[in-house]
Amino acid sequence: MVNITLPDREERLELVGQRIKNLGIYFKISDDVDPVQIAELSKNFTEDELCRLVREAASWAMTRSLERNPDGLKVTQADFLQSLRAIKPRFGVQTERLEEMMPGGFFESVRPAQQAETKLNDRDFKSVNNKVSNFQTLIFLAKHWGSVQASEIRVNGVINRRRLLHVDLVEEAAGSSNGNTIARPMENMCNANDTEMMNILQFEEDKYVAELLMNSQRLFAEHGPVQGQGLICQLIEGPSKSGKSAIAARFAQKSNVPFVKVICPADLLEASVAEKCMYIRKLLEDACVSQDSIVIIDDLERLLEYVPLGRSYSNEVLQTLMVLLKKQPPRGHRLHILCTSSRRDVLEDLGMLSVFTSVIHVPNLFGPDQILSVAEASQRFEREELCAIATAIVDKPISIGIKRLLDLITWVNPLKPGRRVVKFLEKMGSEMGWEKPVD
Ligand SMILES: Nc1ncnc2c1ncn2[C@@H]1O[C@H](COP(=O)(O)OP(=O)(O)OP(=O)(O)O)[C@@H](O)[C@H]1O
Repeated sequence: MVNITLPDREERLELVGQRIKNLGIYFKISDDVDPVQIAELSKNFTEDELCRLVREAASWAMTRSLERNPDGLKVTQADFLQSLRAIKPRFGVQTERLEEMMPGGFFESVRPAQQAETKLNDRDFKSVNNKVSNFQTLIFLAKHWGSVQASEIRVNGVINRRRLLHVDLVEEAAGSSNGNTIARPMENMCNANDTEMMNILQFEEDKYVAELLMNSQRLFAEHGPVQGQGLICQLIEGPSKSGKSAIAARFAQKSNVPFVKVICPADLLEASVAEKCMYIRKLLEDACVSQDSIVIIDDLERLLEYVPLGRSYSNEVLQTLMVLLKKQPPRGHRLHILCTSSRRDVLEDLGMLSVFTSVIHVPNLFGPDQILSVAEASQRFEREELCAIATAIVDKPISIGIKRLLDLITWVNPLKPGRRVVKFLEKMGSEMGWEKPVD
């Protein structure tokens, strides 16, 4: 076990204050230097790192002064903030690594939040027109009505002032388009009920991240040896490319926990089994030094070196994980381990499921509304293109991982606007097994 204790806020304040005082012998210290803020922002810095922080602030000041003002060598708060950004504390957050786990960014409104889901009810729509069963698609079309072709879909109705949106959706007979009759009700709908529509559409947080954030407090309260402390170990599982790693990374970003590290099989490609086990052990020991830690173990089955052909795996890594994922951190500390995997069945066969406090399932995106949210959030399509996609996929069976969908969007992006939608729908069609490409 590593024998390191991290200075608490008071100790950091004293240490930084003392070092700034010493620095004052050689440098002018600006009045805006605020040791309290520095101590606040340097959570989980070791003593050595705090000393380095002060030294680096001085060197930032020197660089700045030499460049702009050779006379006034003054260390300012901005220099300290700059060096806080530059130093990567050993027991800190792997900020860049978390960003790398979300190369496509993070779209909060892809999956409806729990609260929004309970508010919404598409029963009424199904009864009005069972061809279109998707509530969000209707709202999307309503929002972008201006660019929907009159000959494709006619939405005719009003949102009532209570929560439900009442829309009659009819397909217009070919060649009988009548701009006025269609446009008026839609104008009413958009203008009169804009706020309400926005209320319905406002998904503040991704459903899974919100659930993780909410549950983490509760789980620590229920499962820790002392209330609010101890270990929780969660599995985020789901089909390949459904967005599991991004959800874990986003949760870690939002949790404000000062220690966040990621164990990823790609970092251990060259390592022997013994080195791998040592690495996992050391990282989890480091996590126990911090009072509050998150460790993400990405692609668990790959870390276990699982090979479907012959169903082989590394027993040493499995045994190491089985022991370490159950090991409580020291008294007063909290450790949250998040594992991601697309092979829950394998973990079950290996008897690993029992180590998890809870399991969170991340499914594929299904339904046109989720496809449209991603397509819209990706900012790769024009408004008209989005409407064309909306009308084309409205009654198609859909199930696709968000990562795969973003890959398709990126793939068609360089094409000319006219070709882009056709190609995108073609790709979606072959991916999803639609009978023939959508026109
Ligand atoms: N709301 C969201 N939820 C999940 N992923 C999102 C979201 N918004 C955008 N993304 C992007 O979708 C992609 C999800 O990929 P990610 O690697 O997390 O999938 P995965 O299920 O872990 O894949 P694999 O099965 O290959 O390990 C990332 O590029 C991420 O930036």
